[in-house]
Amino acid sequence: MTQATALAHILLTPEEMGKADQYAIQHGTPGYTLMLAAGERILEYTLRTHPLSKTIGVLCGPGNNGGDGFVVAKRLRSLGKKVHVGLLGDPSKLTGDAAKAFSDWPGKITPLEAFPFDNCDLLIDALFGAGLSRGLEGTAAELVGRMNAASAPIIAVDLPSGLSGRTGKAEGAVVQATASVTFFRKKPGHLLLPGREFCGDVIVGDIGIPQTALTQLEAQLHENHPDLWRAEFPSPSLTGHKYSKGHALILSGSEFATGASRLTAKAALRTGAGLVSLCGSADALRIHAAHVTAIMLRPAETASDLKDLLDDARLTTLALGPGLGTSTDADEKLTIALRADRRLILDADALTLLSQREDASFAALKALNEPAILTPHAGEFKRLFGDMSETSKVEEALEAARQSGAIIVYKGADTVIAAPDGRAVINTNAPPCLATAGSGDTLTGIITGLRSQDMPAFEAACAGVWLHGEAANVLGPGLTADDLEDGLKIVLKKRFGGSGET
Ligand SMILES: NC(=O)C1=CN([C@@H]2O[C@H](COP(=O)(O)OP(=O)(O)OC[C@H]3O[C@@H](n4cnc5c(N)ncnc54)[C@H](OP(=O)(O)O)[C@@H]3O)[C@@H](O)[C@H]2O)[C@@H](O)CC1
Ligand SMILES: Nc1ncnc2c1ncn2[C@@H]1O[C@H](COP(=O)(O)OP(=O)(O)O)[C@@H](O)[C@H]1O
Ligand SMILES: [K+]
Repeated sequence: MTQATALAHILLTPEEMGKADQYAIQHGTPGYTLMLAAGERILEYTLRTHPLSKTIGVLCGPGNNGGDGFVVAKRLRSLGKKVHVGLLGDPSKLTGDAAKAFSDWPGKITPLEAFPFDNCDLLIDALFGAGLSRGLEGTAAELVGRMNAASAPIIAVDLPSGLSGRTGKAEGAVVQATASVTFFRKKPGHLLLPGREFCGDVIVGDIGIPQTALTQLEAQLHENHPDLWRAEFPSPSLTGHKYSKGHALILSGSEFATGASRLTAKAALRTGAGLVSLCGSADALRIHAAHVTAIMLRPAETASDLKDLLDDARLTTLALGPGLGTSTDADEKLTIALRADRRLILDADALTLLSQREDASFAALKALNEPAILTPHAGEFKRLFGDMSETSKVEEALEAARQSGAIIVYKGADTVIAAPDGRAVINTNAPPCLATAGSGDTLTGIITGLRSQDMPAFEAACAGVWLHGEAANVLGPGLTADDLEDGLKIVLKKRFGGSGET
């Protein structure tokens, strides 16, 4: 993930953003110049989206976020808008660039008690941004409540006030924005839930911070995008054959639980695995036989049968969990899978089984030649790694990756993919219609298909999650997990079919 294009998708925590600001200042751009540029970006967005707004309320806070508010207020007034400015806090306590922006504001300050929310056709929230240090309460919370209750749309400066840019969480009141204009790069809080729901549209404005600030920061968190992994995405070669695209083995559930593993197998084949085999009891395979054609069936009643099957070194990639069950037999098969040292993708029941082991088999996972991929949803994550919800979902996933030595795909509407070496990605393209039975089984299959074609584990996980979201987007509401395979076909052809559309 070293391509220059990946730089566009970097996410910065507020702390890293502070360092980027400082970098720009040290390299010759005064802080006030950055603030003027920030104000200008908000102005541009405001005029573009609300050109007819005549009366605009700007609520400024005690720090530099408030400073941005004074700057945009002055510019709006110079364009003939009626602008009311409110200030939370004591003007005499403003310092630095915020104090300068305040003194440059040519109008008066409207007392908050008398602020004419009902007369404003647009509000600008410049109360708190990167410097939020605790949940909003008291006067600040009350003010946020009044802003949210007003009918005017709200444009948030940098972040909706009250929202943590690092975690996407709010410990107290938070502004419900129509849009958020942030600077240089998005912050994790714009994408993680519940933050994403408070931000509205997120616009990133250039305020003159040089790109070299990013190299200095060594930021390792990105928003998921094909630019991050396109170079590693499998591309068919003219001389290729099915064995060069890998043979994936999917463990089936029992006779009455075959559907999940079938979804996984079909998605793996559709994503380009050269061969896919389902393995399990004869009873289960008879059910599969009534549904699949291109997928092969390999009997393995017991763990020992599975071990024998895995003597075939061409079975490079192994997925287990969907529909597997949590019986002793399933647990024994998991043990064999961990010892077989294949490219492993563990989901669903395999994760539950891991969590029931004393050490969750992290030592076995760490001993693998190539990192396994674990795809827990929130419940499975907690069972495996305990409750770490004090931090952000990104920090939780990174800690889990470090503990297990595996790539973690922490699922949800804001799926986070994390690697033990500190890389992490937040996925944002998944529509709510993906919350349907079996869609996770399909995701496991997509990742399995990519792994079997030699895509490195972290990149395969990121690509798989993105393809999953995109497949759902082309289908839209009403999709079931069975349909995702069709969506996948469309996305693969359109985005990776050589037409250069990606
Ligand atoms: N740096 C730059 O060059 C540039 C920065 N830019 C802009 O600056 C913003 C960051 O500015 P910032 O660092 O001053 O923080 P900001 O969000 O205004 O809040 C800090 C103030 O709020 C207070 N406070 C915090 N939490 C509170 C709470 N719960 N309840 C009550 N008070 C609370 C806190 O007080 P304290 O925590 O010390 O008690 C302090 O007084 C950034 O988002 C962007 O918009 C752009 O202009 C581009 C150039
Ligand atoms: N509200 C949502 N918006 C977008 N994606 C979602 C949402 N809810 C779930 N998903 C995605 O759908 C999939 C569900 O997986 P999982 O919970 O394992 O379900 P199942 O076990 O039924 O397959 C995951 O990839 C998850 O990220
Ligand atoms: K704000």
